[in-house]
Amino acid sequence: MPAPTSLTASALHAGYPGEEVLRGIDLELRGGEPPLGLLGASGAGKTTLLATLSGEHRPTHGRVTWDGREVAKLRGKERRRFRAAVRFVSQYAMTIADPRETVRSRLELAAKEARKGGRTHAVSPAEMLAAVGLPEHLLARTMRTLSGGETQRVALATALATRPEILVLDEPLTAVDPTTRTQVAATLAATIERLGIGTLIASHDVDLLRRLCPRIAFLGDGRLLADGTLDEVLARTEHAPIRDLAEANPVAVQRFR
Ligand SMILES: Nc1ncnc2c1ncn2[C@@H]1O[C@H](COP(=O)(O)OP(=O)(O)OP(=O)(O)O)[C@@H](O)[C@H]1O
Repeated sequence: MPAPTSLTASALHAGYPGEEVLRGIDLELRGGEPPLGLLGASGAGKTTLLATLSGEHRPTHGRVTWDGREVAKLRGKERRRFRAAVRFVSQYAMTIADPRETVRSRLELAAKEARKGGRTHAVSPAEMLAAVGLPEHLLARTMRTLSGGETQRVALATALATRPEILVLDEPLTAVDPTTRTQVAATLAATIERLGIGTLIASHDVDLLRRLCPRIAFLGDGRLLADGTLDEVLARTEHAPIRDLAEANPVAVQRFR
């Protein structure tokens, strides 16, 4: 069996004109490993990091590599392979979906594109809906008829349908109510583990990250300030951004102590 794919950030800097957001990030995601959670205050740069890892935003210094190849330099067929293998589900993923399209055609199109990118083991649409806790009959519905939480879960199912090697999720279940979120987190975790997908999940939801991610990295001041279990990370109160988060979430933090 080939070694699991890795996606690596090395001394990564990225930002926007006049604003350096990431200032030296080292991180590795590998297929077959448990999901890594990413915590950080609003504006800390979580989305910027996820977009840069996924090749959607260019680093200013340092690099992102996919199995040793620099992502910013991938072209043509290699770039298509990368885009099929490393899937980014943004907070706004489905705002670009055609509202008249059915859920089935959305999932089938994703799987077809993935096959063009060399992913031959796409998963059936019904199976992927089940993985995000949605019933099969939703396949016949058009995107415009879905609730916010259903839309968000279809975005996740669309990424899973391509059976990626690496999944990069930005606030994946914010539009889903807390009870459903807990159930979906469990099925999602099982699917990610079964398919061996290396996953990075950025969220403000401490509870969700605790459920999904045995390891958490904390982004603050442009760097990864701490990494470990949730408890280990939240104990690093010498870092002001971690102290602020722990103080702002006393119930969530306490529940898991
Ligand atoms: N396209 C852009 N142009 C200029 N600045 C941007 C752009 N996108 C993000 N920023 C800025 O970069 C910083 C980091 O933003 P980012 O969205 O990565 O943070 P975040 O941790 O994901 O925040 P949140 O948790 O609120 O989603 C913020 O100060 C933001 O205003």
